[in-house]
Amino acid sequence: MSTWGNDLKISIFGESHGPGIGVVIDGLPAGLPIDREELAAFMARRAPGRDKASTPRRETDRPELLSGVRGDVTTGTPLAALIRNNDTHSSDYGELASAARPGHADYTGFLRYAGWGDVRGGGHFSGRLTAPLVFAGGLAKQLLAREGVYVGAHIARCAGVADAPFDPVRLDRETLLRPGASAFPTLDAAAGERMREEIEAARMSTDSVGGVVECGVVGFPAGVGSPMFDGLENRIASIVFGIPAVKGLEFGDGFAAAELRGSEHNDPFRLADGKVVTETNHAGGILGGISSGMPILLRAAFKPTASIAKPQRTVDFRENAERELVVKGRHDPCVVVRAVPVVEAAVSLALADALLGAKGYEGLQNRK
Ligand SMILES: Cc1cc2nc3c(=O)[nH]c(=O)nc-3n(C[C@H](O)[C@H](O)[C@H](O)COP(=O)(O)O)c2cc1C
Ligand SMILES: C=C(O[C@@H]1CC(C(=O)O)=C[C@@H](OP(=O)(O)O)[C@H]1O)C(=O)O
Repeated sequence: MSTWGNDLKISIFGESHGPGIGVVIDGLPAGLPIDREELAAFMARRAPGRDKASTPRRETDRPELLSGVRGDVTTGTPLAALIRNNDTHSSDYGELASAARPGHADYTGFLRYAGWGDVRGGGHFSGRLTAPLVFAGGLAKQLLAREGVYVGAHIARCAGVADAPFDPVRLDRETLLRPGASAFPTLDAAAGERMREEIEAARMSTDSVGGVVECGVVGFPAGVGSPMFDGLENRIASIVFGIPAVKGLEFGDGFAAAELRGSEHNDPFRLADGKVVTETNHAGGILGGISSGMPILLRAAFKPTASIAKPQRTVDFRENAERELVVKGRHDPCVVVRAVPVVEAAVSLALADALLGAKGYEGLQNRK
């Protein structure tokens, strides 16, 4: 389903080639000032058509706020935002009506919606639906910043090139937010340049590449979350896996933790100015589904873009016949560049949701 959240709920609607897409957000506190300029700048980081490493489809991605705000302040009642689609080339998808693009959701979407779905541009499965997600996440980001919580991300890996990682213990707000201020969000500009070259090489050979987005959070209070099925990891995972093309997610050391001994992986506790901290942060700031007060760190793996212009074998699922397919449309040779603010948005929503529902010691103390 396209509805998510406990204390902060979002419901995303629309199709990539329909009249518009949007989101209804319920549970925002009343009286939250909205910085529209900051929100527009955040949405521009994701918008298509701004860079050679992304799809040339050009959309303004300007949200029309239909409810839930008076001036620039939230009313606390449901906030609805509509983003119109302007630059659709639906003829690109004419012959795709029943020839499944390998790697995309055409075939499974056909089965799920009994052939009634709008397949143009991927319909409701399109990466375009991350525009309203980023709008909602931008509001969550502003809510978190008022509580001293900051969320930032960068491209950790792309096409075999690695960026410098976030420091899991000494991560500060400036380092966290720096990649987001550049058109190609890496910590190491030289690594970013090499990634760009690899993306361009893939594009020139009618192919695509994937990569990994690392996301960090500083200032999140200790003691927020729950055990078992409603932990911070669960909540973050449920929304991050809602981002199209995400195939993997790890927290802290993640899969690498499996190769370590307990003595290497445990994070020793100590006191710093009377506050409980850990010397290392292999846990990625979460223990038992509950925040430890250390930076929260996670990495999301994105697959290479499915829609490539090479001839591919497929099946026409209405005709039940094998055929060859050359995919048209204006596609991202690598979705990871535009997915960086999307991951920040998803994580911000998960943490705002958890903070609004916080019941525990520090979590409750920190609530205004
Ligand atoms: C920001 C963003 C942009 C995307 N752009 C494209 C694209 O141009 N072409 C494409 O085939 N897939 C693109 N995708 C991925 C598809 O939407 C996704 O692979 C598809 O819906 C199937 O879903 P799944 O990969 O999660 O199984 C994009 C994803 C994101 C997050
Ligand atoms: C429009 C956006 O991205 C689109 C995501 C997408 C897909 O299959 O996910 C396919 C492309 O759609 P089209 O073929 O209509 O150009 C991208 O342009 C956007 O992110 O705003």
